[in-house]
Amino acid sequence: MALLAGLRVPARSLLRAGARLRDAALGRWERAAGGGGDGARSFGSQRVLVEPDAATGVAVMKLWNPPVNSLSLDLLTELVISLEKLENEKTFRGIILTSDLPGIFSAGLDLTEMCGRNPAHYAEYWKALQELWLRLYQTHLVVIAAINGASPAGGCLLALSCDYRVLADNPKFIIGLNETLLGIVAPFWFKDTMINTIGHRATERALQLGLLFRPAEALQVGVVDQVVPEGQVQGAALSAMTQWLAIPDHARQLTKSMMRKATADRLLTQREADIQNFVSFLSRDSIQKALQVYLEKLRQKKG
Ligand SMILES: CC/C=C\CCC/C=C/C(=O)SCCNC(=O)CCNC(=O)[C@H](O)C(C)(C)COP(=O)(O)OP(=O)(O)OC[C@H]1O[C@@H](n2cnc3c(N)ncnc32)[C@H](O)[C@@H]1OP(=O)(O)O
Repeated sequence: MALLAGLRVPARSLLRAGARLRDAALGRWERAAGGGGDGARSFGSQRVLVEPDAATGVAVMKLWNPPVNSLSLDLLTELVISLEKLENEKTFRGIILTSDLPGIFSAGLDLTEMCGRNPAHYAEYWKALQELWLRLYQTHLVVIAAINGASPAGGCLLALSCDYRVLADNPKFIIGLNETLLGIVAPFWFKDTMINTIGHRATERALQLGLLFRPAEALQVGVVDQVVPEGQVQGAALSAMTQWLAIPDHARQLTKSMMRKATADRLLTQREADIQNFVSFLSRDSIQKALQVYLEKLRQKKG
């Protein structure tokens, strides 16, 4: 089983992880004290900070689930709630989805939710992931991913579910559906989301090999739409948003629905079977063992 070791920065240490947490916590505190946007109040939950700008109708949604923004059950739930809240506000037409953690967009599904738990927990977790994807993929709002860090597996799915992707140019910021590297299989709706973005052949290659693309490759294959220098990601995402918001809402929204409905319906019509499939897959001893080994390797690489 391969680990992502070849793509990592050398000599990462506990100190760096500590610094990341401290900086992230400090930044969060400062924003909470200062408010956001053009005077509109920031809102959010413990793991999702939303900075709405009523003047532009755009809200910046920031993930904050240290250490790596893994998609825990709590984060999934809070994301759905924040998204729903913005959808219900007539003022808002667009969201910039980004991370509040330096160097990480999202590490994907939370492996601790998938290891050593009971079947009822796996079912609840998978349902929450389905819920987030169905909402994000079909939202009438324009969603632009400002990808400011590594984005493997479920992190890549999150980005692929947006309307447009801007990635910061840093070789450590890998993106892709790497499930096969963990000995697991990307579900059909992950695969469909990628096919809809980069086409069948490129997806087949990416999925079978568990490819994690660096920025230039990600741009070339079409996993992202734009690569910009680090520090310019949010600005570039906002510029792109201007173009998307220049289109009349009804025409753009109906077009989005026309393009995405069949893919979403495919999951909707077999949601329960998809949950059962996930639960029985995860309940296999061999899969549990593979995930445990992978998690252990992740934990040990610091030593
Ligand atoms: C029928 C269908 C069946 C199944 C379908 C399932 C589909 C699955 C989709 C997924 O998303 S699975 C998750 C895949 N994710 C990964 O492979 C990413 C793993 N993580 C990394 O590669 C790196 O952590 C990183 C994101 C590149 C960040 O590297 P960095 O060096 O900055 O951090 P570090 O590796 O030291 O990790 C810090 C800390 O976080 C823990 N960690 C990392 N990723 C996860 C995760 N996905 N879930 C839970 N925990 C994670 C890691 O173990 C460290 O923990 P520690 O501090 O306790 O040691």
